[in-house]
Amino acid sequence: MSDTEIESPEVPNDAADPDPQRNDIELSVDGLVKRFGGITAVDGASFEVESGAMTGLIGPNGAGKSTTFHCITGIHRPDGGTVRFQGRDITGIRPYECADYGLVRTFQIAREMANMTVLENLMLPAQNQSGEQLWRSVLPFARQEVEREERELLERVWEVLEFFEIEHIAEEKAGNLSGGQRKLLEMARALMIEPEMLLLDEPFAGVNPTLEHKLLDHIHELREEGYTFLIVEHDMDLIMENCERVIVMHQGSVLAEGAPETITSNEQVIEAYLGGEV
Ligand SMILES: Nc1ncnc2c1ncn2[C@@H]1O[C@H](COP(=O)(O)OP(=O)(O)OP(=O)(O)O)[C@@H](O)[C@H]1O
Repeated sequence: MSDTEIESPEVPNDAADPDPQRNDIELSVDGLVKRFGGITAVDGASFEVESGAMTGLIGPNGAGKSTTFHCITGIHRPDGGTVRFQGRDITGIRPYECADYGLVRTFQIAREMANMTVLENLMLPAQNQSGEQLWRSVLPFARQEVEREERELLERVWEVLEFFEIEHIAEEKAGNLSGGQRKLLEMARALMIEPEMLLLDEPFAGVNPTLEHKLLDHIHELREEGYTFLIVEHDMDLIMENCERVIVMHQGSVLAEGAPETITSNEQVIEAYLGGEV
């Protein structure tokens, strides 16, 4: 992880899990339910993501993968079940609170950000820094603090740019980037808040093979540094080759969970995929 220590976040539900076995579990989803009118998109999904591992979340179209992602990261409020991150109950968290916990998901570069440079896009996640407060820019002692924070922020931006080898496009407008470069920027933006776990929703969609390899190398490198990954991806081969564990969703719940080799030979999984739904 980066040199900067991540501060322990303030948490609304601070009941630390008393079960020591859970220390190895970064994320735990239990009986998750999400309905949209008459549609039950997630129907009692339960799974665990181990700390420091790369876990793939796969399943046929409409299986409930994205909705599960949205429930974990607060985009949707679940109708039932619990989500625990590092032993803390984070069910119903608001999207803007995720970063405080060290949990981050990648977002597509929004249209309004396409006109901003790569550098500006990377500065955004730290927008709520104290430099935003007027009094701090007026009082002399506070101004020094603001300057120090700005310097640290820029250092972090360049660290992230260098890590992803995208320094050369720092001044490029995000809207002019190729599909693969955008994906690199999305991940770089997520790293700006120095998370402990990254949730990636189809990180390789529309990425050419060369950049796909590059992205994968970066993900593996980060994983070796201790980051935890949960990846939703349609490319089953890619997940099977790169993830230690795979969770298969089908019709809103978890059909199978385990090492890639056990998943590929699981008859229920084969049936779900061959059922004409993919
Ligand atoms: N906002 C919504 N309103 C109504 N129905 C929704 C909404 N979001 C998802 N659904 C429905 O919930 C079900 C699960 O959708 P979801 O997008 O989570 O599946 P998915 O596994 O991510 O699918 P895909 O692989 O095609 O992206 C689908 O039937 C979908 O149509």
